[in-house]
Amino acid sequence: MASFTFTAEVTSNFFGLAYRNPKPFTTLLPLLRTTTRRPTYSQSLTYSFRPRRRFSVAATTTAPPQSDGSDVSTVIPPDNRIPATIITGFLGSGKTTLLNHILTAEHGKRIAVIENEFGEIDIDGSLVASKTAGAEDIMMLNNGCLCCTVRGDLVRMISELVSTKKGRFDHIVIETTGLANPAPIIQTFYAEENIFNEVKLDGVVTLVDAKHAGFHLDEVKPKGVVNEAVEQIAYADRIIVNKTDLVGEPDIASLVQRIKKINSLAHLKRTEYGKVNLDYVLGIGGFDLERIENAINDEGSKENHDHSHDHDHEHHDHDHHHHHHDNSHDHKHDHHDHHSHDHTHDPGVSSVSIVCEGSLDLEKANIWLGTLLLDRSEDIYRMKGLLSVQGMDERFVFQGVHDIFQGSPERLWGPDEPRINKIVFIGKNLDAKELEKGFKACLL
Ligand SMILES: Nc1nc2c(ncn2[C@@H]2O[C@H](COP(=O)(O)OP(=O)(O)OP(=O)(O)O)[C@@H](O)[C@H]2O)c(=O)[nH]1
Repeated sequence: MASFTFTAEVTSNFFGLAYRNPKPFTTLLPLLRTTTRRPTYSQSLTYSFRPRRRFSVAATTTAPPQSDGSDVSTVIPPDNRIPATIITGFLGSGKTTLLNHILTAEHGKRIAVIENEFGEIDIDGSLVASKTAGAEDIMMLNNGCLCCTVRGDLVRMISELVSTKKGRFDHIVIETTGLANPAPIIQTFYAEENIFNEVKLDGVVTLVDAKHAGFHLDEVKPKGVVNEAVEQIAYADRIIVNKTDLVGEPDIASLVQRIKKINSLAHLKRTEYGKVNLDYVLGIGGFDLERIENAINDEGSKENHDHSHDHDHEHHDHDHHHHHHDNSHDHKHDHHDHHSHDHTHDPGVSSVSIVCEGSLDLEKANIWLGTLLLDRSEDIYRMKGLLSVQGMDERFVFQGVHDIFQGSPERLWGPDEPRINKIVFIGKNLDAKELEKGFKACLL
């Protein structure tokens, strides 16, 4: 049968890649097979989560021996790599202002900065440097745009930082040019073995200019050309709607709605002059498998700000089986939207989440996710998920950026814990119904 051959090919491809490129807890076979569900590297590494009393009963009968008396164990090994944060955002949105705030705030962290500015390199560099007490190093990338021409330079700079200054800084912050698409920068952290082993991507922080973002989001690009403003929002773990002093509340509210439809996973804050608590932007674990559950459970429900009037906008939908945050399918908010009355401008980037109780057939789920990654990885910007797989005692967590996929069994399911699967996709031209149908076909 043709489909079977294709399936086998998909599976062996993933196996082959995973074998040739053995990165810690990275697997390109979307879900591990039951027979190999504990990867070898992790057999001696048992990482304890912070105790979660809710599930403490889980360990009594079926759990492997506990290493330290903590109540829950998982197979995700500890991660001592140096965290790196990407600060992105459109021209003039406040990236340098935020960076200065980070560098001058009291946080005890020693921060190495990599800057990539288009054009006004020296001006920006001295601006940061003059206000800097805490920055261990500022490196400039000045050969052009980070996303296309100087990825090699980024790799070299990070490698140099690590090889010459390791132990002298605690965090790397990369400020991108306003026109950069963050994807290639994110991918650098996975594509380069040397970097992957030493540095972990902590998060993508996207600054949004409250006054001008609407225009940038509306901008029509030639076919095939990305709208950077949309992309920067789509990849974000944290969104900072900055310059709120320059616009009125209704405009901010409609912008926030628009952003949430593009990216329902990111936390969002409104600021003036990038003034945020440092723990909002540093140490956020946006790509950590251990934090998947928080990220997907928070989804759509949080805006960390002081304006309480906006909290209920996304809560009208209590049917947790299926959300689709997509302009083109949702005209409820049109009357708020002062910027775009014409939805042909819709960039088609949206968030889709699937929430469903039950257990997955491993084979089917592998084929579904594997095929999705092969066919649609260009359109799927980010995804996060927590799955219940038949025959697997642990919850399976995963996250992905385009064709990069990391998945691992996490802690054990509790005996009375409902087996609820949840996946969130952020991407282009996502068909929520089709995705949900594909997913449900994998359930037993
Ligand atoms: N009114 C107002 N101005 C701000 C705010 N935040 C930043 N600015 C100003 O906006 C201008 C641009 O800020 P930057 O921090 O340089 O922005 P950027 O994103 O680094 O800009 P590029 O490097 O050109 O991409 C500066 O003059 C800032 O002082 C804010 O919240 N309100």
